[in-house]
Amino acid sequence: MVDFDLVVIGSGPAGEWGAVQAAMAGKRVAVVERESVLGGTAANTGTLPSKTLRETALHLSGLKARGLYSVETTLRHEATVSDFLYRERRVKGMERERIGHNLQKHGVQVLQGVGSFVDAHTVRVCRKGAEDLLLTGSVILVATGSSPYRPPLYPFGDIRVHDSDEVLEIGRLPSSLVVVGGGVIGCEYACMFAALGIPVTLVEVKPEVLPFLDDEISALLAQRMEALGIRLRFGQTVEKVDVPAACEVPIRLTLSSGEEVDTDQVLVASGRSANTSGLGLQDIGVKLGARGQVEVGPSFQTAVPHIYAVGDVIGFPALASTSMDQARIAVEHAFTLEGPQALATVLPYGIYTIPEVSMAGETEEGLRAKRVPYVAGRAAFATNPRGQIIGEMYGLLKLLFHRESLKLLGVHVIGEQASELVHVGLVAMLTGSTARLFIETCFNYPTLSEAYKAATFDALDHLKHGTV
Ligand SMILES: Cc1cc2nc3c(=O)[nH]c(=O)nc-3n(C[C@H](O)[C@H](O)[C@H](O)COP(=O)(O)OP(=O)(O)OC[C@H]3O[C@@H](n4cnc5c(N)ncnc54)[C@H](O)[C@@H]3O)c2cc1C
Ligand SMILES: NC(=O)c1ccc[n+]([C@@H]2O[C@H](COP(=O)([O-])OP(=O)(O)OC[C@H]3O[C@@H](n4cnc5c(N)ncnc54)[C@H](O)[C@@H]3O)[C@@H](O)[C@H]2O)c1
Repeated sequence: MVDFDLVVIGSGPAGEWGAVQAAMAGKRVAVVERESVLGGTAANTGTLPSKTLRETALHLSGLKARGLYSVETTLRHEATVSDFLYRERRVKGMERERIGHNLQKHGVQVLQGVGSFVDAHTVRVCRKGAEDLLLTGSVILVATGSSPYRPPLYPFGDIRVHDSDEVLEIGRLPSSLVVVGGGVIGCEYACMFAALGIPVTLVEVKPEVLPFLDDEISALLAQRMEALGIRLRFGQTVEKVDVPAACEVPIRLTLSSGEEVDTDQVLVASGRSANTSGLGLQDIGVKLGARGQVEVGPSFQTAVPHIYAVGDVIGFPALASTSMDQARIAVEHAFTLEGPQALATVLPYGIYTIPEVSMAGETEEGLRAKRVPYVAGRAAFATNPRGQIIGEMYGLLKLLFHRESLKLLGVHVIGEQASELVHVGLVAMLTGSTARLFIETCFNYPTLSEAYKAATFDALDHLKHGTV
């Protein structure tokens, strides 16, 4: 039996940040990780790999240069799987190393094995080829993340049928691809493969992509996805899947509309499930929700006060960014430290489709539903000098201000650097700033950030003319 102040189960962004935060406060900390590598979904199968593949796809396809220098606009060369995965493997490796160093530097003990609860203070670490270890913790942080949901309709054993983990192990690039699910994962991968020149069909049961976005931005994204060659099939599901034994014979999917789609490969991205099975949480009084996610209170405390849960295992918003912050807050609360005890009041979303999309704060639809008077201001990247230079012809920055106080209520960006640009607006919202901030700020020239000023003037113009 080994005693710790904090035992963390899981080494993804939530686990790493929780462990380091406690260690920095002088606590004795252990991290239990079932995989042979550190970093969870963010480092190994999700965030960083997919973002690296996006850059690779843009590079290999020459897409960024299209229309700029009247050069060849098709794929630079026939991309192979090893071209495609080369950089992804390197970035992944470097991130695992960074996490290992970070934990070591802070004196966190890392134990490889599957963690589960023996009782409310004891975690068993089941190790391959070694005896089980028992760890006790005054506080326990469950940061076990999530895994792709696998609908029973699909034969995942087949090498041509993937979930978002397996797609990173593809043996060859598909000659055509159907992506099932138009959530963030589905849209990001659909864009990546389409950028490589692969015919992609996206099947989504809802009538649009990413309904949490401002409607105008969601519609613009759908347009740009179609322009990339993606065939969008909204309001439909897959009803039948025929996977022939012979790899050269296409897979046939029958959609709810009756349409039959033949495809080389299929990527299923229709949601994720919390990694709670086998942890023994319910036996010690921790409550789980309908989809297996751990139920927590405002400081990420479960029904058992010294057990906290953070990150994907608690469900929405299930982002690497928010998972890290949740862990920080849980540790602050558990050890009554002096740092901030609540998440930021406005959280950003960065979606790495092609083009990139990002938002923070309210959407037009949200403001209308809440009957908040607002005025919108828009700046098209095509009219921004930096946008012209880099050939960004379709990007848009949209700002939503309160119509009376002119406080910034929402920022929406589609186009190059969207997930970076959003931070200007995010910080403005967190500091309660108004339109005045963007008028007074001197932005570098030429930059896309300057679009904040143009969008603000556009909003003021609408106010003057009584339009929205
Ligand atoms: C394709 C994809 C792209 C994404 N892109 C983004 C993005 O661009 N931006 C963003 O913010 N988020 C993104 N996400 C989401 C992000 O990856 C997750 O929100 C984040 O990884 C959650 O962190 P976590 O620490 O809660 O869980 P995870 O990263 O899943 O880590 C959990 C860890 O716990 C371990 N574990 C589980 N059970 C046990 C056990 N019993 N014992 C020991 N160890 C255990 C797992 O092996 C894993 O290492 C993406 C996700 C996917 C799938
Ligand atoms: N850039 C980012 O921040 C980023 C990137 C990727 C993933 N993530 C995180 O990963 C999580 C999971 O992503 P996801 O895309 O798998 O799940 P999701 O729940 O966001 O999206 C799944 C989509 O599949 C659709 N769907 C479900 N069943 C279907 C069916 N039978 N046929 C057709 N469509 C169907 C749903 O309507 C939904 O739009 C998200 O919560 C997200 O936060 C974040």
